[in-house]
Amino acid sequence: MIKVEGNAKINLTLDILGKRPDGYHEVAMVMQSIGLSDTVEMEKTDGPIELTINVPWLKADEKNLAWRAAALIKEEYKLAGGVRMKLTKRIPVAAGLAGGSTDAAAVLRGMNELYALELSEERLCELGARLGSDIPFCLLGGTMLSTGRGEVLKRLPDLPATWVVLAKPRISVSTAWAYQNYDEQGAKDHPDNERIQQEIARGDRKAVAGLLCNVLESVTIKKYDVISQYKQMMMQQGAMASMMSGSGPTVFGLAESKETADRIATHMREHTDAYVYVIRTTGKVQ
Ligand SMILES: C[C@](O)(CO)[C@H](O)COP(=O)(O)OP(=O)(O)OC[C@H]1O[C@@H](n2ccc(N)nc2=O)[C@H](O)[C@@H]1O
Ligand SMILES: Nc1ncnc2c1ncn2[C@@H]1O[C@H](COP(=O)(O)OP(=O)(O)OP(=O)(O)O)[C@@H](O)[C@H]1O
Repeated sequence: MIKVEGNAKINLTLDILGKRPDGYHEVAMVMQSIGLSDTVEMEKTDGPIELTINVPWLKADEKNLAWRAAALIKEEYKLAGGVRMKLTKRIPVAAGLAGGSTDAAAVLRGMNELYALELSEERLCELGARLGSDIPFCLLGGTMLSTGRGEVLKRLPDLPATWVVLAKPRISVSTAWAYQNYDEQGAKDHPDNERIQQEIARGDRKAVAGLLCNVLESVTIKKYDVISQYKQMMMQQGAMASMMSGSGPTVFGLAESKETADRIATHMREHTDAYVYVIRTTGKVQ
């Protein structure tokens, strides 16, 4: 039996550059791994793929990304055997934190190890990209510039470990819905991805915080004003910056110290019904 962990992500920036012939959007975004993880326990079997999840309402069937990742490897490498997987989810679902992608990435790594396939990171990323745009990033982790439909990655220096408060409102947002609505609405502000890369290279957290920008934020806020309320609350409690991650609805705040992060979290727990987490940014997958 092996145990594989996968970290969630936040977007420090998210820009949309245009629509692609395949219907996806051309993006340019700075992605950051965070220390909030799901765990998959995996065991080789002679039988089919089996999956159990600690979240009863999340279907553990062939549509689940963990299952699909195992099935892809089984099919691609004509494996006779199967795998028994026990998925422990801590990353909230449909939250903008790449939860499903994290699980798929963990299972791809796990299958590679269990079946001694010796697949390179490039190959794993190529397989991962077939299942979802965020999966290659989840395989590699750290701080990266992500372009194409999200699968073209450039490694950036790891952001110095930074305290992050997450507040996930009790709503779910569909990624496809957010992208679709962006087409009608557009965005006033766009991130400066060149400058944020320079500040990341200098390791200047405060300057990085000043450059957070996500073009999907106004789209999701239009439907769910609670996101702008959470942002304001985090800023009032001393966050360096606060923004929505991915297509939302999770709002994160960057804090200069653990004390500030804890203060923001306590305030959010007392004044909202959000799920609140205090974690740190993490480096690349070892
Ligand atoms: C919002 C982000 O999480 C930001 O990191 C990602 O861009 C989304 O990544 P993901 O969840 O892995 O997305 P996928 O599973 O590949 O696509 C879900 C849906 O989002 C839309 N989509 C996604 C990525 C992209 N570059 N353009 C899109 O238009 C498409 O409608 C697609 O059907
Ligand atoms: N292992 C999984 N964990 C969570 N959701 C999954 C999983 N497999 C499939 N799904 C489906 O994917 C949908 C999106 O969930 P997920 O948690 O990946 O969203 P997300 O964090 O917003 O993703 P992203 O940030 O990549 O857009 C869910 O509604 C769920 O039905």
